[in-house]
Amino acid sequence: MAFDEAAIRRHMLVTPGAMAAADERTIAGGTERAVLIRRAARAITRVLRSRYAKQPTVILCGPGHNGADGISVAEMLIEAGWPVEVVLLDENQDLSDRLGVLSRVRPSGTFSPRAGMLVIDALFGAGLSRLLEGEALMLIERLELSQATCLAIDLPSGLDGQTGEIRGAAPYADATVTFHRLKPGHLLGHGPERCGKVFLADIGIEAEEDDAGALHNHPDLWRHLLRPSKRDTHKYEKGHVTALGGPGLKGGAGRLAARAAAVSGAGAVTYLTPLSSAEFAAASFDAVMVAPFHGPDSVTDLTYKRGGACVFGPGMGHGDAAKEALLAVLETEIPCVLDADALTLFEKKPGELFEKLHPNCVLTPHEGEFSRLFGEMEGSKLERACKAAKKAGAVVLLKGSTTVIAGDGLPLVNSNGSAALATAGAGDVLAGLIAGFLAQGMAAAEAAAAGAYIHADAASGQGPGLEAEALPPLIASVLKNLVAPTH
Ligand SMILES: NC(=O)C1=CN([C@@H]2O[C@H](COP(=O)(O)OP(=O)(O)OC[C@H]3O[C@@H](n4cnc5c(N)ncnc54)[C@H](OP(=O)(O)O)[C@@H]3O)[C@@H](O)[C@H]2O)[C@@H](O)CC1
Ligand SMILES: [K+]
Repeated sequence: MAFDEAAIRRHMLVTPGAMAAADERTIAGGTERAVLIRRAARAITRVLRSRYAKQPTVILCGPGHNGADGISVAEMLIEAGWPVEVVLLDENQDLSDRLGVLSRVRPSGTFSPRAGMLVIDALFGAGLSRLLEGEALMLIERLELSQATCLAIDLPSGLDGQTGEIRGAAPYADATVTFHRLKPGHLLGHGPERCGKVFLADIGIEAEEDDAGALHNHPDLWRHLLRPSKRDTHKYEKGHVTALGGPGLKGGAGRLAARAAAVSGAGAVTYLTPLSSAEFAAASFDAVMVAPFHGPDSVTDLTYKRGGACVFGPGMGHGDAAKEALLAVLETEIPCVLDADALTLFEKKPGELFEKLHPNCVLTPHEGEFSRLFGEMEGSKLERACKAAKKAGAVVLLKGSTTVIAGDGLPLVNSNGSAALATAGAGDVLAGLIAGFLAQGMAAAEAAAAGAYIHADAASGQGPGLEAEALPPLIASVLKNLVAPTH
């Protein structure tokens, strides 16, 4: 079982280069470019008129088709009686057949954005090819620093559509209207903070699977893998999770992971902990079973008997016994999640870990753990996660407000995270949840994708007071809705 094919087409992220190719393919297929530009302009105008009152509006138009969208929007707004002014980056642009727009052109030096003014940013979109400089930089810097309301066409100019990096400057748009599919840059790096609310418009571009540079993580992709079990199933048929916890005072993290595994839909969870902490652990769990950890055999005997999946790392500590147990379990190729201490254990000798990893492993580092394990890497978060997955031979889930999941197939970008998740223990819950999905038979990338989305969805709508302990019941109710028969 894998991601749903139809959902892949709907939720793919298309790089600017692939988008330009898709535009050309559509034009070669018989749709005139002018028609696409008019459809784009209509979509922008629709968003604009539903979102903003009639007000002084300046349209910044660049030399390419992004600028052509802007000019087309200017015509539509002028016809609707809006007080529109146009600033052209290429002042030699021929507007002799568009006299209405020509009469509104103002010199770029007069561009003085301020509160109460609407600015439509149509300087550059998919065709941004270098750092902004000169007049373009001057216009965008003025806009970036102003209180004007900005509506960006396709991308805020200066934001790299592939990486989400800023090439010189970029405005803080209130909203961005993009076409056909989101671009990675809307979700990565500075994208979320610069794009504002993103509207996606269908302008009649045909989707081809090869256009996908990545997937935007969404339940449509993996909801079918969460189907409830048959009625007469039993707990071990629903999957067993082995969670290795740490000694004494560090036990909380492992217990959070075990609890999350228990609400994932897995039938049973065993929490292994050194004998000295076992009684305390047993007193803090009801449904989760507790067993003593006394070295690699205590884990491998259990996984041999129960199968399922393991979660290593949260609160596990850096002891030799835990490390040996981890390496022994990796040998058996049972699906595993490695988080926290299970990653930092190998920061001095990552090769020792990479040698033992296999495609059923999910590594869940945050940025700090990532760079300690993989070293400093160049590139966007998406590119770095992909390189790391290749190096490790496993699925890498690189956490953050935007999370990236990379493995063998198309990488995924998860964008429903919120500040509420920046709290101690939230990562432990995620690791346990993913282990729970692995134990139920999901492949590593699918389990990581479902885990990242459901974990973030559980926290959405929660405020700064969210404690990680509160997440498991919230996860249970997200899951209940996702598997409800109405879907
Ligand atoms: N393709 C289509 O049919 C459709 C496209 N659509 C729309 O068009 C957009 C893509 O259009 P596009 O490919 O023309 O690219 P665009 O973003 O306008 O920029 C290219 C121009 O900018 C220039 N330039 C680049 N960087 C620069 C810099 N830093 N500083 C200064 N100049 C710079 C670059 O110059 P060059 O690199 O060639 O020297 C070139 O002149 C897309 O985002 C969507 O809005 C839709 O209407 C649907 C139909
Ligand atoms: K733009």
